[in-house]
Formats: sequence, C-alpha cells, structure tokens
Amino acid sequence: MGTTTLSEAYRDHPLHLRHIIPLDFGSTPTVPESHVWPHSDGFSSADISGDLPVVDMRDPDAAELMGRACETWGAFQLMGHGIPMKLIEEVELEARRLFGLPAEQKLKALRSPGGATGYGVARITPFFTKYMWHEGFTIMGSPIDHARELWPHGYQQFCETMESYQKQMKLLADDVMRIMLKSLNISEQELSWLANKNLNQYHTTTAPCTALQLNSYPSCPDPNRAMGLAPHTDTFLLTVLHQTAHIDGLQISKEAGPTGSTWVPVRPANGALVVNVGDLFQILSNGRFTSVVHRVVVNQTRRQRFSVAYFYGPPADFAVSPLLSSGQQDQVVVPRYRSVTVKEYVGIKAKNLDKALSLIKI
Ligand SMILES: C=C1C[C@]23C[C@@]1(O)CC[C@H]2[C@@]12CCC[C@@](C)(C(=O)O1)[C@H]2[C@@H]3C(=O)O
Ligand SMILES: O=C(O)CCC(=O)C(=O)O
Ligand SMILES: [Fe+2]
Repeated sequence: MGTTTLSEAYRDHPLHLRHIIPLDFGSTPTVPESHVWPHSDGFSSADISGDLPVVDMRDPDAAELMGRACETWGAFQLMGHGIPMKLIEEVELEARRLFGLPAEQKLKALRSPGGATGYGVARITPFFTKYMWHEGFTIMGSPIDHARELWPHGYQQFCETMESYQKQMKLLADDVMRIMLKSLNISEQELSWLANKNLNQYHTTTAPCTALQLNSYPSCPDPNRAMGLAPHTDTFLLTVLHQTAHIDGLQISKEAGPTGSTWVPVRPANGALVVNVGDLFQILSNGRFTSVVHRVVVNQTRRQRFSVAYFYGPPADFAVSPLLSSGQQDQVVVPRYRSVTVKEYVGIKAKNLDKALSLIKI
C-alpha cells in the first residue's frame, strides 16, 4: 500500500506529545481556554452561490461536470459511486465503537511522535495556538496492531470492515481519478502507476499512497466557541469523504468576488460522498483544479459527528509535475509548479502547512 515510504516522510517530522494527545472530551463539562477559538465571523457561513455541484458517476457527462466543479469549487458531491450503504454504515458504527471507548483505552493506540497511524489529534495541530474539538484515528493498510491495543479480543470486526472499505475506496478513487484526468484531456498513460493496474496491486513502490482517517467531533458544551477542524487543504490528489447523516459541520471556502471569500456549508446529502481536490492535483493540473480550503465547525445540535476520509495519492517516490493535455502538446505551456516527489511534498507541508504550495510555485 505504499505505506512504508510515506511513514518515513512523517518520521522525519516528529511531533511533541502535547500535539498528539486529545482532550478527554467525555469528562469535560466546559470548553477549556486551550480550546476556545477567537472567531470574528462567529463561524458563520453563507449560501452565496448555491450548493456544491452533485455529479453522478454514471452520467455520460460526468467528466465535464467533475472538471467544472473542480475548477470552480475544488470539490463535488458524488452519487452513483457503487459503495454499498451497508459497508458505509458498518464503518461509521466501528468508528463510533472506537471513539466511544474510555480515554485511557484509546491512549493505548496513541500515534507515536514520529508515527503516521493510530489515535490522536489532527496533524495540523502544531500550526495553531488553540486545540480543536476533534479526535482522529489514522489507518494505512491493516489497522491490526493498533486495533489489538484497543480491543485485545474483539479487534477482528474492526479490521475486516476497515480493510474492506479501503479496498472499495481504492477502486473508486482510481475510477474518479481517471474521469478527472479525462476532463482535463490528459491521458492516463502519463501516470504509470494508474495506467498499469497489475503493477500497482502488489508492489509498494508503485502502489498509490492511501490513508483512511476516522474523525470524531464530540458533543460540545459550547459549540460557538470551539473549532472542529481548522481551515486546511488536503495534501494528496483527492479525498473521498463520508459524513454522518443530518449533522452539519463541513464548510468550504469559496471566492465571493471582490468581497473576498466566504464559508459555504457542505451538507450531508443522502447517499453521496464528498470528493475534494488536494494539493497534488492542483500541481498536476497546473493550477486548473483548486485544492479547496475547508474546515469543520462544531455543530449546534450537540450531537457527536463522525466523518471518514480516504486520502489518495501517487506512490511516495513518484515525481508530481504539471501535465499537458493532449490539445496542448504542440504549444508552449508554462508550468506553474516545479516537480516534487510525494514524499518531499509531505515533508514541505509538515513544516509549512498552507505555505507549502506557494513554496513550489515557479
Ligand atoms: C495521509 C494523511 C493525510 C492527513 C495526514 C495523513 O497522514 C493522515 C491524516 C490526514 C489528516 C486528516 C485531518 C486533516 C489533515 C490536514 C490532518 O491534519 O490529518 C489531513 C492530512 C493531510 O491531508 O495532509
Ligand atoms: O469531517 C469532515 O467533514 C472533514 C474532515 C477533513 O477535512 C479531513 O479529514 O481532512
Ligand atoms: Fe480535509
């Protein structure tokens, strides 16, 4: 699964334990100062330019619709994806079981300072002065080692469900990737790891880098003062996200003309998965697709919210650079980004967060 080399990139940027251990949300009756966010906009959002586009994968115009959505929004809601609802529900149930464990049990599966997987706060935490109302669990490949620490006897169901979901997500992300390339008029042959299906199944060096992130936003005593997940862009090519039905929280940043940008809510739509463009796709598309800035606000209903994010990128040693569309082969097209390997970019992002993309701009 290309996990070894990606883990190396994180090992070079170890975190301090205070940037890994989540608050014991279950025994916290008020929001402590450490978790109170200043918010000039009151975390408000506006439906400025309508809702996020919905694209059905089976639509003959899917490529064009996805392309337009990725250019203008950097995201879309995906229907007709073929992932069984039952599997999605099982994943959410397992996430609920995990985050519902007592704090001391969850800490047995704590991510290590130089590690990539396990229980802990979001990786972006050190870049902010306040902590988020969030706890996460990161999986790359088999989660068996950490699952055993959580449930010495009952870990099997969790592992089977997460592995099965990752398999299905990988196939889906491969397909979405192909459609998105088609919308840019780029041949999939440009990406050897995507074009050569048989190669990438078993070889870690040619397999895409993938990760599954379970997110929990516990019920909050004062939702107006806390932040679920601070504004960020995702690092890899694309992210496929499932969010708990009926619980709002996810917002994306959208340019609103001369007045600047505004936050647009992405409400959970029945049966849909959210796909968003990450930094590496912005590079690959030479800036045509936007790596969308998004955040999660704590919902007002005081119900715990969960989300499941599948991150999909090229193999860790693959050099990502802007690709030309077939119509541009004879033209002089100026690349706006230099070539960067996935591993190298993960390192740049670990040190610079939102400055990372501008640092590789030509
Ligand atoms: C593969 C990954 C993407 C991610 C870092 C990670 O190693 C696993 C966690 C992911 C996540 C989830 C919450 C938001 C985010 C920015 C973070 O802090 O951890 C993303 C990371 C990312 O896209 O860079
Ligand atoms: O919880 C959500 O809706 C978004 C999660 C997210 O942005 C992430 O995991 O990168
Ligand atoms: Fe994200």
